[in-house]
Amino acid sequence: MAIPFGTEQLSIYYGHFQAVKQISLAFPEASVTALIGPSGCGKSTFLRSLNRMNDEISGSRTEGHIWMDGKDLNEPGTDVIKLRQKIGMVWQKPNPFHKSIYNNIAFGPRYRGIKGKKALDEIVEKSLRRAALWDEVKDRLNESALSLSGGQQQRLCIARALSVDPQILLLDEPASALDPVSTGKVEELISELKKDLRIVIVTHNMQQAARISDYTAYFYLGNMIEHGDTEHIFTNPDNRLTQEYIMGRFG
Ligand SMILES: Nc1ncnc2c1ncn2[C@@H]1O[C@H](COP(=O)(O)OP(=O)(O)OP(=O)(O)O)[C@@H](O)[C@H]1O
Repeated sequence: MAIPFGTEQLSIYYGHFQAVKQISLAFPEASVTALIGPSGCGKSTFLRSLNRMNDEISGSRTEGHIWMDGKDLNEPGTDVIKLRQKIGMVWQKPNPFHKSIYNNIAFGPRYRGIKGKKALDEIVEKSLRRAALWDEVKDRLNESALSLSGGQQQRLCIARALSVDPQILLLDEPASALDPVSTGKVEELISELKKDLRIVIVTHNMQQAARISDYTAYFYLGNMIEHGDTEHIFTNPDNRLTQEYIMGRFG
C-alpha cells in the first residue's frame, strides 16, 4: 500500500468492545486533518493509535495497518520509542515535566544522544521559536516550566514535541483547557507548523476545526462516517449524520 501516512482498515478494541471500526484514512503532507464527532465516538483512541500510544492501555488491541513511508507501524517489531520521535503527541492538558523550561526541551534530544551544550542550546532556541514561545521565555530558561501560564505550558509541550524533529504531530484537544487568547496563539501556531508537518487534531470546537483544518473526518460510534475537504464537510456534507452534528442537532 503506498500511503505516505495513514491507516487501512484500522480497528481498535478494549477487551471485547470495538471502539474504532475499520477506518482507512490518509493524512496528506503539509496539512491539518481534524477529527470531529460526539463524545465517545473513538476520536482519541484512533489518534493515540497513530503513534502506538494506545498500546499502553491494558486490554487494548489494534488490528489493521498504520502506514508510514511503506512500513506498517502496527507490526510487532516496530521500535515505538523511535516512532514517537517521528510522530509527536500533545495532550489536552499541558503536561510539562517538573524541570526547567530549557530541560523540558533538551530532554528528548539528550535522550537521542546529543550532549554538547552548543548543539542543545540551538535546538532549545529553534524549538521554542517554532512554537512561538522564544520571546516570552528567553530570559527565564532556567525557571521551572510550571511557572508558565497554561497557554505557555501548552506551547512548551508543542516545542518539546518539535525538539526531536517529528514529521507528524498528533494534537488531542490541545486548546480546550486554554483561554481564548491562548487558543488563538495555538491555532496560529498550528497553521504555521503545518507548512512542514502533517498535523492531526481532535477537537470538539467546530469553529476551530473549520478555521484551522484542511480536511475533516466525522466519527460516530467508532465509524468514520465521512471524510473530505473541510469546506465541503462544513458547507455541504454528503451524509445526513455529519450534517446533523455540524448543525449542532446532536452530540
Ligand atoms: N481505557 C479504556 N478502556 C475501556 N474503554 C475505553 C477506554 N478508553 C476509551 N474507551 C471507550 O472507547 C470508546 C471511545 O473512546 P474515546 O475516548 O476514543 O472517544 P472520543 O471520541 O475521543 O471521546 P471524547 O470526545 O469524549 O474524548 C468509548 O466508548 C470509551 O468509553
